[in-house]
Amino acid sequence: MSANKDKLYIFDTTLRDGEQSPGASMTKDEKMRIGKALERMRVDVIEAGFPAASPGDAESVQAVAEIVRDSTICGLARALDKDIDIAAEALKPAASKRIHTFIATSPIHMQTKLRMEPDQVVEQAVRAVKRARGHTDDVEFSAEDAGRSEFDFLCRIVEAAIDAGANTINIPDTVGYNLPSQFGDLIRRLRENIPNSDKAVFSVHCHNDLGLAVANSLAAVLNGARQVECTINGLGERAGNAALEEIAMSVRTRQDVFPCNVDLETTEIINCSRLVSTITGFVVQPNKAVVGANAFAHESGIHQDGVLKNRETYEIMKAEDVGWNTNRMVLGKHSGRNAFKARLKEIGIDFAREEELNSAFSRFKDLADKKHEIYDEDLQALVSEVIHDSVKERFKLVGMRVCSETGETPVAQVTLLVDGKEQSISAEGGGPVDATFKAIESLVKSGCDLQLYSVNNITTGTDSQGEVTVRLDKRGRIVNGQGSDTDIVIASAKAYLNALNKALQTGERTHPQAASQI
Ligand SMILES: CC(=O)SCCNC(=O)CCNC(=O)[C@H](O)C(C)(C)COP(=O)(O)OP(=O)(O)OC[C@H]1O[C@@H](n2cnc3c(N)ncnc32)[C@H](O)[C@@H]1OP(=O)(O)O
Ligand SMILES: CC(C)C(=O)C(=O)O
Ligand SMILES: [Mg+2]
Repeated sequence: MSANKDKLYIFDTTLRDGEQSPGASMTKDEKMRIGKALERMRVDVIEAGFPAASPGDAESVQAVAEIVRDSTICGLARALDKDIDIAAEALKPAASKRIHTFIATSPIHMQTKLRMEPDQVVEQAVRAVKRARGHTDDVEFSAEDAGRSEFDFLCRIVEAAIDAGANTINIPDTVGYNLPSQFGDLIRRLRENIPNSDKAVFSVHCHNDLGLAVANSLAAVLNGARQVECTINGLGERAGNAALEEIAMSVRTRQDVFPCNVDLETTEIINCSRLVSTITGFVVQPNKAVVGANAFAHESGIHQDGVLKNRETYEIMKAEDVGWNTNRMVLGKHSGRNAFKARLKEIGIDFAREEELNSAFSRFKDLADKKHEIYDEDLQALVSEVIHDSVKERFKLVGMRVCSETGETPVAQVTLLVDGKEQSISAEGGGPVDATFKAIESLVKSGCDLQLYSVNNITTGTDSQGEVTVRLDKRGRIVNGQGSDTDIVIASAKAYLNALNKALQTGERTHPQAASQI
């Protein structure tokens, strides 16, 4: 971090607020694994739980406090002596511990939830902070629902909490109600109006009910907040909290704007994200910033061409900086020739002749119309086809129609170009592939014996290509043919014809009867 920049403290609450997300509760072991991952990322503070919530939660906080040595471990507590004492007990093994106590300050929360007068709320906050200071020097006070609290009352309670010994003041937008300019202003005005504001670090804790958690947090940072409370993948109560990875990478990437920086090992972000997603079962959406599978993937030809020439044309961060192996060029129907050629080169395929590349590229586009993503294995199959095509093709598939119905004998109608002339025929068979081969054979009359037929999925998924291998024996001469297609019956026909084209190469003659028919 540059010497003239402030430090922005990262307070991760995945194990506490994140766990409050319905369906995301974690076992002690899981919390310990996430705690260690956060420590590896060098998160400043890990809020490990709410020890008074249950004996199990207290045990988890204690376990995390025992094994994490390099981050401060924090426990949440209501502004109640018993919650604070339970939190202090759970935090005992921590190398560095913080008690985080809170009470709501908005009119609606005070009147209808706490059923307390504002004076009583201030008194209870002060008592709680003092109680917490009896256990540790590191005390955080949160004014719950600060985003909907009256400004003057907020100033009053924060000033009192700082006087009582709180060294971090957290301003939560508990219900995600604020807008960025408004929330940034709130932080600036609090810091300007509270006489002892310089005695505490101002923190923010934003929820994502309107999708503004990160924007509000960053606006607060631009207005003097120096701690952000956030969670991995934005996990948290209702629509979640501000996503740690988005906060960290925004600040890192826009150092031209932020007067502070995070001190994180950002290359651990992906590991943490995957771990939290696996443990909670909350899948990360592919288009999620920073950690989504598509965050560093390019499919469209113009973007791929730009990135190949200069990565920064379409990337503002490096995939490697957040823990991806690399950025990703996805070959699909929007890809262009440059990306196609570059990928082939990477997998060791370099066409000597421009026509071969053109032929492979047009096959690639045809395939991409049928299949979402083209993998390296698809490219290999496609290239084999181009190479097979350089074998003189006497027999070429023009079209086919196969009818396969329960209780009926399958029928295949095949149209071939045989030595340049179009021929069609139908045949029945034991199955659609058998019917297809019989139809082809009754046109070509090769006299070959089918020795082997095998189908492989080139990639996974029901839209993946099937690659078929056919082995034919032409009077002792063995030839193999391959064909691939998203339709395995078509792939089978292609493979059979490819083998026939090899078996009946120049010098070879078709059966005299067949020749007369052709
Ligand atoms: C915005 C946030 O994320 S806040 C944190 C939310 N996290 C949790 O709630 C953790 C899980 N919670 C629990 O396990 C339980 O709610 C407990 C153990 C904390 C409390 O359980 P109970 O004692 O059964 O109380 P219950 O949950 O029904 O009601 C909460 C009580 O705490 C009071 N309370 C709420 N916040 C505070 C606070 N910050 N300080 C003091 N009292 C508070 C409420 O007014 C209510 O009091 P009442 O019983 O006199 O009406
Ligand atoms: C306990 C506080 C910090 C909280 O989670 C909130 O207000 O959202
Ligand atoms: Mg919260």
